[in-house]
Amino acid sequence: MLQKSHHLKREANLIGGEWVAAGSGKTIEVTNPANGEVIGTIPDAGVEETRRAIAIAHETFQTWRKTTADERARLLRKLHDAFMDNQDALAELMTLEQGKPLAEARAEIAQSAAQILWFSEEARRVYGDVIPSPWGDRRIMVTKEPVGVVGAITPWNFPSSMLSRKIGPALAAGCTVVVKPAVQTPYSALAWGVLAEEIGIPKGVINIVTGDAKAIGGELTGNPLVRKITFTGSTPVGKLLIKQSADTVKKLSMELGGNAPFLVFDDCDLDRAVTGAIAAKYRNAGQTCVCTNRFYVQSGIYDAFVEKFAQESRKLKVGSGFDQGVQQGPLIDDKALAKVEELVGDARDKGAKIVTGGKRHELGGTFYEPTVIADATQEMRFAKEEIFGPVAPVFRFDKEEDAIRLANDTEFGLACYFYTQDLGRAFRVSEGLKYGMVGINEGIITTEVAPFGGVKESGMGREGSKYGLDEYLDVKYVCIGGLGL
Ligand SMILES: NC(=O)c1ccc[n+]([C@@H]2O[C@H](COP(=O)([O-])OP(=O)(O)OC[C@H]3O[C@@H](n4cnc5c(N)ncnc54)[C@H](O)[C@@H]3O)[C@@H](O)[C@H]2O)c1
Ligand SMILES: O=C[C@H](O)CS(=O)(=O)O
Repeated sequence: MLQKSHHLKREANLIGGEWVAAGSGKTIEVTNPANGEVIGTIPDAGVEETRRAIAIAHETFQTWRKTTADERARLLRKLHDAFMDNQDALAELMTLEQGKPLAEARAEIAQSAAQILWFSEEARRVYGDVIPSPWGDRRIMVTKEPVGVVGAITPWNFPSSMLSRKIGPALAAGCTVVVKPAVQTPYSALAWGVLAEEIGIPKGVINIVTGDAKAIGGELTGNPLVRKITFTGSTPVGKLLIKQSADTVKKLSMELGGNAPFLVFDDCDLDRAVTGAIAAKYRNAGQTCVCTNRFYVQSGIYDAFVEKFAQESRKLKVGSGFDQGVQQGPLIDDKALAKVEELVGDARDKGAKIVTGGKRHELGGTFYEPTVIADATQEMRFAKEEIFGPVAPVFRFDKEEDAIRLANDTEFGLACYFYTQDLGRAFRVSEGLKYGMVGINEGIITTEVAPFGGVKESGMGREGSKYGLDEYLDVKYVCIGGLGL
């Protein structure tokens, strides 16, 4: 099964540089979503292992924080190189546990490496200030210092790149980390520990604990030695972690749920809009936080868009992520499949027209046909609920202001997209949309150089870019007197 990645696969937790089992000896099975086969086990760890990891991370922080920015930058650069040297092996491990096509897994490893490279550079640019003092006998300085031990909790849909946006800035800032990956996709995260060891990142800087999410999360959010929680996942869990972190007033970064609108105006380049729609809808089988959840198409181009979008959707090759040319893999599990079927059934019951797809794929398991649904209305559940699957509801609108109002009619505000060739409309609509990220005539906008994050109930803080590092730094004001000036 594993041709290239066996040396990267660890069925243990990494605590203080030691690969260990759960104290109870309990394990959790990990399965391949493409066929349900068990591909291995991981420790079913809990409070005790997490507490030990936090204590070691705190102890390690006392020395790691004193390394120079240059030393940390060089280690991150070596980690970047290790990721790229092992790109195929890491991608194989990811496709095995997550199901995405190998090409998408390779792209995710490249994006993970790009994040690490970015923060290897940002590490050396943590500038402070010297501020003109209002007192003649005193001087004023501002410095930035690492927050300390970071608790990082990540989702299954991008098991490596979501981690890179946390470990990259955390290590660049001089923090240490305790990671809890999703139990569905632990091996991509544990491979970080293997590579960190290989390139010489000191023991205790990166610690990885797998198992009981509530127990591990409860310790990470409740333990006063943890000074920051960075979470990527659903909004309900994010809200819970925010509440649990309140008692010890932790610094928080929350990358939460989305409900992305995709607006198509009459004046758009139709071919470009359909290409963008395919990319923004079906990546990772629609299981991304920035996937389009709602297509709003202006009346004048509605029929042409639906016809071409459905035609292109039918061409997508569905299958195992390891099969040559596959463009859409399985959904992560039966629960995800059931949710998609519920939302499609609800729409059908409320009068929607299934233009293509609308049912399980003939491959069986958790494979689902790429689906385009016309005549969607705001009364249908997927107008408000994150689909997280390869289903594209297409709503109709007439006026520009209606499109903006409908697009904003959600508690989420992560990513949005629209297609127009009118420059004035581009500015009016971009400024009218309440979202953290906007794609204009583009369906894929993620990059390490730009701030990734949302507003409203899609989260707080930003990852990547020059903004991402501040999330791991505390600002310190120093007033110096007694200088005899
Ligand atoms: N904003 C972003 O950048 C981004 C990126 C990827 C996914 N997401 C969102 O994540 C969701 C899908 O991912 P998911 O199903 O893994 O989300 P999830 O919230 O169920 O799980 C995310 C992580 O939280 C852990 N977790 C669950 N309950 C917990 C608890 N009580 N305490 C501590 N940890 C807990 C899980 O084990 C997992 O590691 C979607 O809503 C998607 O939009 C957002
Ligand atoms: O699922 C959310 C990811 O952040 C998607 S992306 O790869 O960053 O665009």
